[in-house]
Amino acid sequence: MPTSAAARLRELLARQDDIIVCPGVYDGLTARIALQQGFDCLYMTGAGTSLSRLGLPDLGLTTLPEMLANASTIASLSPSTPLIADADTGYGGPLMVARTVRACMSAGVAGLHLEDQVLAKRCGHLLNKELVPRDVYLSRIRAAVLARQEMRDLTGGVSDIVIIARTDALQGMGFDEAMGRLEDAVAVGADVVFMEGVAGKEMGRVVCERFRSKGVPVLLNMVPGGVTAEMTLEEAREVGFGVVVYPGLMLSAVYEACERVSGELKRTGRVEKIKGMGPKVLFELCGLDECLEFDKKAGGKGFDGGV
Ligand SMILES: C[C@](O)(C(=O)O)[C@H](CC(=O)O)C(=O)O
Repeated sequence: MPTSAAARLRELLARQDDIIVCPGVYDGLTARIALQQGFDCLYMTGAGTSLSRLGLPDLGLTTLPEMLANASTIASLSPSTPLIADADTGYGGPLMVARTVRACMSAGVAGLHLEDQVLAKRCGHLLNKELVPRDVYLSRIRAAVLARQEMRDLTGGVSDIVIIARTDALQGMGFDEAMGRLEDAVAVGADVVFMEGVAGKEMGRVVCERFRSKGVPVLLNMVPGGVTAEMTLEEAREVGFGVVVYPGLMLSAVYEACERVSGELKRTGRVEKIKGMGPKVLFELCGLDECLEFDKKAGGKGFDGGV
């Protein structure tokens, strides 16, 4: 039987000696660019979704329909490549979290993370985050686990998703509360833990040792310029992290490049050619040849003369 993306993600997570590297993507084009590079797994950033789809900051403004549309577009491009999606707070109470999980599973998302901020959340690297009580957080994780079980039962085990418990408690409540929340989340069925803003390698080591001994992989959120201590991939692997996501990777590159070329056009009235690129290069990156082949196979004649 072909492996689903979630099953593939579980396989990757089971490799104790390796780390899964996930570039943060936020739309079809950035996903295609990462896929072309041959990454094993992609990460859909919520901040990037908010910035690119809404043009607004990561302040709890994106809702399920927007996040889901983005995740399902990205997941559809390479169904065998796992996509981990940011699912923020799950967007409501237990019923809403369950709806989020079912929708992500149906869209082919391989893993998602749920956090313990209030619904009016903010990026984990901003100050003064407000958190829900631990029991409310656990009801979110429990709802996710129950919804997954329902979907597994309905599909004879075909449908699956990796549930990643994120806590933002470190910043305002301290390390022990953050650890307690993650331990409880695992006790109710979370598969992977994610402590936002790990302050350094030593802290990372304590988290990884505690969870890896229970067979639970730990995710590292690498946000240069944010509150997480910067670590190279080698260091993250050595500390014991099982997954590392780079949410801002494409965003910063795109911002830098777009600011440069638009500034150049505004100032000088012209733009140096970038890589001598015409539109066809981008269409090819995004499956032009496959589209033409498919159309022909189906009996279409529209592209017989070429494009
Ligand atoms: C991981 C994250 O939730 C995201 O939206 O990608 C953000 C990252 C960011 O804002 O760069 C977060 O850490 O809260």
